[in-house]
Amino acid sequence: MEINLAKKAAGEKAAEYVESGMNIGLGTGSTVYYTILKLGEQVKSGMKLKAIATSLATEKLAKECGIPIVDFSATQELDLTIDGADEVDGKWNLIKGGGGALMREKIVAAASREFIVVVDASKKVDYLGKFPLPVEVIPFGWEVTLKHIKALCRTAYLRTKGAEIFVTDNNNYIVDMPIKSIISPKQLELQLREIPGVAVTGLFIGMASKVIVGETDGKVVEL
Ligand SMILES: O=C(CO)[C@H](O)[C@H](O)COP(=O)(O)O
Repeated sequence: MEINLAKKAAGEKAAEYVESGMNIGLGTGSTVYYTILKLGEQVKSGMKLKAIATSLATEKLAKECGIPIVDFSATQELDLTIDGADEVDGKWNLIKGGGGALMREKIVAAASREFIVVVDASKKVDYLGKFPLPVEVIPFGWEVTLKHIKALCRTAYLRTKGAEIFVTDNNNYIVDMPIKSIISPKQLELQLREIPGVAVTGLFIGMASKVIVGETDGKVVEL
């Protein structure tokens, strides 16, 4: 599929920024998947890396690729994190969490000196919000947390997987907010953070240091 060509182009380009000896963060999703495969090849060729994974799925994939996985007891500062996004606006603000890994993704990105975002061109938007904004909430009292979130977005809903509630790697739940157009991401972030029970939002504001966009013809544009 052409979209996979775009994801592969962006994901592999980002691997070029990784140097031997680095401590890196590895994101989650189908675009950074290609970064991880490429880094696996580089490790097999002798590159020395230590990586912190943003999800159990990424940890499994990285280990299969031979990339050494550590946790924050080994290092609290990362040289670089590479991760995907569900939307990127013109100021490089992001919506993340489509795959449900937003909490660990935010912790890892915030611990990194550089944060490279890899996306296909369909993720670029003028205003964030077409993609429903994921908000991780703790299970206790999720009904009342959802009620508070609905005051900001009446169509917000609890994420499910089949007939079950979707559970994150942190044993939390996710509320998705189909807002359509987020005029002030910062203000929304502050409003959501004030709600008891909200663990983290999928708004990543002012965190990206580079955005690599893959096109369906396999070319990349670096922003
Ligand atoms: O935030 C994420 C997971 O929580 C992903 O980075 C985001 O969903 C993008 O994924 P993909 O590269 O598969 O489109």
